Amino acid sequence: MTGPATPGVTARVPAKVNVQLAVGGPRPDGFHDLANVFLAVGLYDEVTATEADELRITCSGPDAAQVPLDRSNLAARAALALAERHGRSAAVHLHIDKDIPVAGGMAGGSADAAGALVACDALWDTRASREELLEICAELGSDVPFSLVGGAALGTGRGERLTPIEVGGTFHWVFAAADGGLSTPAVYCEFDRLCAAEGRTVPAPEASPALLDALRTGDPKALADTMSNDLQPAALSLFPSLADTLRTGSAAGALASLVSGSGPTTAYLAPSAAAAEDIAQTLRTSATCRTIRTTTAPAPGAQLLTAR
Ligand SMILES: C[C@](O)(CO)[C@H](O)COP(=O)(O)OP(=O)(O)OC[C@H]1O[C@@H](n2ccc(N)nc2=O)[C@H](O)[C@@H]1O
Ligand SMILES: Nc1ncnc2c1ncn2[C@@H]1O[C@H](COP(=O)(O)OP(=O)(O)OP(=O)(O)O)[C@@H](O)[C@H]1O
Repeated sequence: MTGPATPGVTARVPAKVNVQLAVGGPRPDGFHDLANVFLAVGLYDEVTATEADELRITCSGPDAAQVPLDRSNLAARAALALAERHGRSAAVHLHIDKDIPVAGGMAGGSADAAGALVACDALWDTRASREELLEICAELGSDVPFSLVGGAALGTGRGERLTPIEVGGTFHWVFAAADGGLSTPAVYCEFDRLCAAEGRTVPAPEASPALLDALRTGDPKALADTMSNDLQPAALSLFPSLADTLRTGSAAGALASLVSGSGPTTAYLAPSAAAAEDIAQTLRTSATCRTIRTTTAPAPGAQLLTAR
């Protein structure tokens, strides 16, 4: 006889934009040291964990066809890592309701990993400490710890060592998902190639004090004046049409336009919610983008929507 179906547990996790991404030279382990100023934005994936006979992943949403449903999925890897540490089976059905563009430089896979951890921890009652969850996150990927904590934070090391940053206001953003994706390692490789080709010595990455001040005071103009992304030239070199999209957003009133992380999503900081809608409308009619979204930041990190 089977008992009543156990209700699932859902976690909601935000996307991110990097308002500063300062990249150092390549490390012996293949990563790059960063001064990575993360800002969580209000586009979310939801991960629902339900008891099952075996580990199973399903996905819905506009980009679902591009998401792997095997054990390479970051959400599956997160569930396996938590189960292994607690000596239990990872038999769980994880459903990902995906709103964050796939391979867009907005940490969508990382969000799903953080969401799966929080949801499985609640479903299995493993009661992992925050420190343990952060440790598993860092093992899964450089962006995953930030997906767990959200808000704003400076990531050092390969981006996994986080210091929270205070944010003194709400920022209005437009995001344009490009038609296609970029591989994160390929963009870092192109960064190295461009630095070598230009004979540039890459300085140790450092967070900009003026940018941190702009976040603290919540001043969009000051943030626009100080934002930077060292991966942008590499992303533009691999995806040249992004330059036109960036120009269109700037001409439509964005205070600043930049590639989000490793791209190819582009991000536009707007002076107000109304200006964000205007920029979005212009991008919709004049640029070749897959989808255009407006939202605000900062957003909270991984959160349970349904308690058991
Ligand atoms: C571009 C960013 O999204 C900015 O936040 C991140 O740096 C990328 O973070 P992520 O997607 O979580 O990346 P990981 O899964 O940790 O690493 C994927 C690959 O990206 C490159 N990588 C990543 C992070 C880093 N600090 N240096 C790197 O060179 C490496 O080739 C690595 O093998
Ligand atoms: N849960 C997942 N969601 C999306 N992609 C996943 C997931 N798990 C694994 N992947 C794989 O990871 C690749 C990168 O996807 P993702 O959406 O995380 O990129 P991204 O947002 O550019 O990452 P980041 O900004 O952290 O560098 C995809 O092409 C896909 O093959």
